[in-house]
Amino acid sequence: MRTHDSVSILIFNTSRQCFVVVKQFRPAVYMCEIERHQPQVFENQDKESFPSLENPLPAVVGVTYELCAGIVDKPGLSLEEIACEEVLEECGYRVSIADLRRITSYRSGVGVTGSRQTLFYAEVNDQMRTSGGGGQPEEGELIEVVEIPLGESMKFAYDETFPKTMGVIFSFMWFHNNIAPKLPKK
Ligand SMILES: Nc1nc(=O)c2ncn([C@@H]3O[C@H](COP(=O)(O)OP(=O)(O)O[C@H]4O[C@H](CO)[C@@H](O)[C@H](O)[C@H]4O)[C@@H](O)[C@H]3O)c2[nH]1
Ligand SMILES: [Mg+2]
Repeated sequence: MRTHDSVSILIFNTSRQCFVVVKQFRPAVYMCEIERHQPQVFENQDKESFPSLENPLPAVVGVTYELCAGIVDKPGLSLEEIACEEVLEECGYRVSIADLRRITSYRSGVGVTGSRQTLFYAEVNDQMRTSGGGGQPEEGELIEVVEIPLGESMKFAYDETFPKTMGVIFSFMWFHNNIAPKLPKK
């Protein structure tokens, strides 16, 4: 399978001392939950047809906590430019390239896609917020912006009842190792 590379951004709001992440419905996650709870749906299915769901699970089982992120699908735009666009579209904060710090990159999937994700860090404050974010509904996006207080963030990271991406867990740990020790004491 060939897919686009992507960027993701760890956003920390200094005014509110919280991380800004997104919640999104992911069809693939939803279908994994269907298979876990209703394995019969996938049995004896004609591979050409989509399994019909007689007792659909609530949509919330397909919603995950994620970093703000976007695919790299605009030739001519740098990773940094795409990252700034995603922060504005999805979370409503206006950041410039100078506000971004590159953390690292990694393979976002090695079994199926092999694509690479580059992770950035952006500090924001309430003055930089220009809208509520939410993504682009006309492109089928339905994004909820969520704030995770710094003091609760490591508990959140390891709490398996909040489904999330590895990027969230890794970047929160990176923050605690690299940024938190230098924060002004409040
Ligand atoms: N968001 C996120 N957080 C992580 O922690 C995280 N960790 C890994 N990933 C992977 O990064 C890739 C890109 O992320 P997005 O799906 O958020 O990309 P977008 O460009 O924002 O949106 C696209 O998908 C939308 C539907 O959701 C459409 O409507 C758009 O047209 C379309 O461009 C995906 O492969 C995802 O697996 C994360 N992605
Ligand atoms: Mg996105």
